[in-house]
Amino acid sequence: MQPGCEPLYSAAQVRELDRLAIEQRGVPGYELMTRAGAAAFAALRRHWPEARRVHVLCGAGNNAGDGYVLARLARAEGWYASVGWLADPGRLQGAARTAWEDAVEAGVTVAPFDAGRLTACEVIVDGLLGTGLQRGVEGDWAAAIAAVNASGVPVLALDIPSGLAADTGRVPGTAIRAALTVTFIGRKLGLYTGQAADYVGELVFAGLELPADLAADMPPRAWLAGYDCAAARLAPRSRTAHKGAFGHVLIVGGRPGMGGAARLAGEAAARVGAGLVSVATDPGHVAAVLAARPELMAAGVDGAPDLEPLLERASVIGLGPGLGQGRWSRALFERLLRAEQPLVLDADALNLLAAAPLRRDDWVLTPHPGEAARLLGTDTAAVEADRVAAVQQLQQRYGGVVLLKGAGSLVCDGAVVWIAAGGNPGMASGGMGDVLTGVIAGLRAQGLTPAEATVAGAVLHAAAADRAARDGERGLLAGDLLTPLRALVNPGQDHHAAHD
Ligand SMILES: NC(=O)C1=CN([C@@H]2O[C@H](COP(=O)(O)OP(=O)(O)OC[C@H]3O[C@@H](n4cnc5c(N)ncnc54)[C@H](O)[C@@H]3O)[C@@H](O)[C@H]2O)[C@@H](O)CC1
Ligand SMILES: [K+]
Repeated sequence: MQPGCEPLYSAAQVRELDRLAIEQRGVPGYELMTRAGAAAFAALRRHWPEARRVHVLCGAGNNAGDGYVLARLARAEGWYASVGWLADPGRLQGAARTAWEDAVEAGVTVAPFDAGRLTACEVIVDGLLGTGLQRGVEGDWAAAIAAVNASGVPVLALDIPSGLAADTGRVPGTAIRAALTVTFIGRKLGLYTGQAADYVGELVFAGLELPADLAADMPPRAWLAGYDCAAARLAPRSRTAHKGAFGHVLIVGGRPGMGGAARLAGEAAARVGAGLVSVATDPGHVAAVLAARPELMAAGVDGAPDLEPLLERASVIGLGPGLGQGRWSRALFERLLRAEQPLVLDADALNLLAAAPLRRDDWVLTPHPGEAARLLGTDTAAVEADRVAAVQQLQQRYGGVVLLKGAGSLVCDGAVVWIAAGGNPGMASGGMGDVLTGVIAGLRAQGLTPAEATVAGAVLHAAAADRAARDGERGLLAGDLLTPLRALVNPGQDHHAAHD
């Protein structure tokens, strides 16, 4: 178990959990489906307390079964409940067939899909496709989904928005854009990464009262790391602590004109609690770095030999912010690859690494999808098509801990994959990666392992961005994260932190 983390499963694993519940624990399939429909209906009422008219779209599998149950329960409460189907319910089998028969008997109107009916209800329920998605949605189904998305009526998705791939978060064709998704039995990995954030809306998990040990022998595909997971690594400090106990981060980067990147990384390392922070950068930036942040030490370096005195004092190196790829950059990069200290590599350090691949076990690599593609010798689309596979391949090839950035940032240490919760599109702006490098290096300097520092760093970075975005996502600056970061790395002393 990973403290403070939630397990995430593949579609095949959740199918196996269904099977175990039915065959080993004796919960009949129709009972599970009834619990799923009931949990979704309860979530619907909480989310839309005024609603009394619901239209349920049903497909050909058990996801449709959940939909027929929900329609029946709504009808039993005196709601107007109708079903529009894309697959003839006469062909349904097993529990889903029973669910349809019971819905009809209860007085639910069941008819072929008609886009004209969509706007006659207050909430649309999506029971078209669940974990059984086999290919990109097209044809009549794609047209129906487009009509739903264009209707302006809010959608509750059963288990997963139809068309979203449960293992990757990819949308191979088209998909439902839900306001609320209620997912059953196990959290599907694809709800948290890839394109999921554009489709899932608010996410509610319904365990369907299955025993907690059902998944005991099933290692999850990944772990969702939230703020509690980071906070668990941030123990209160000893009252007698001194700055020597919290490490000395050396940030190396900032070719001419890019000094801000190195400064942001340095400042972030200091803000998360590193004892000392030095910045090695182009000599032209030293005065500006010192003037902006007098707590930082700054050294102008003309070449690799100038790094030697700095390396004698550093305990962790963050390499890459604003580094560039020219002669100066390459000389520093090549010297630091041989450094004894643990490394955090970002930006151009990763591009230089892609040109001359190498493995180290104690480093952290933090590529965005473009850098990841260069490191793997592929293209960005291939990385994004299966982000979990990509982060695992990167780790296998380069060693250490790899963080693949993007909505639903992924971390892999070779054994385990984590997804960092939180974050927002305001983070798509210059300097955000530099801050992340500094955060991870600052946490490493305080004794967190590479995996701990990277998972906690990604979570804290996203949480800080979410706080800063309360004033608006557009126009969010990387420097805006620094103040919230300080609050977030002091969990016991910041009573708001745990509730964000
Ligand atoms: N007893 C159980 O197994 C339970 C299952 N549950 C529900 O069952 C779902 C999984 O059910 P199924 O495995 O039947 O799968 P689905 O309900 O996702 O649908 C599978 C059907 O859709 C068709 N299909 C796949 N891709 C398509 C596409 N692109 N366009 C058109 N048709 C397509 C398949 O041929 C198949 O007929 C879960 O997501 C969940 O909602 C829940 O009711 C909980 C209990
Ligand atoms: K669905």
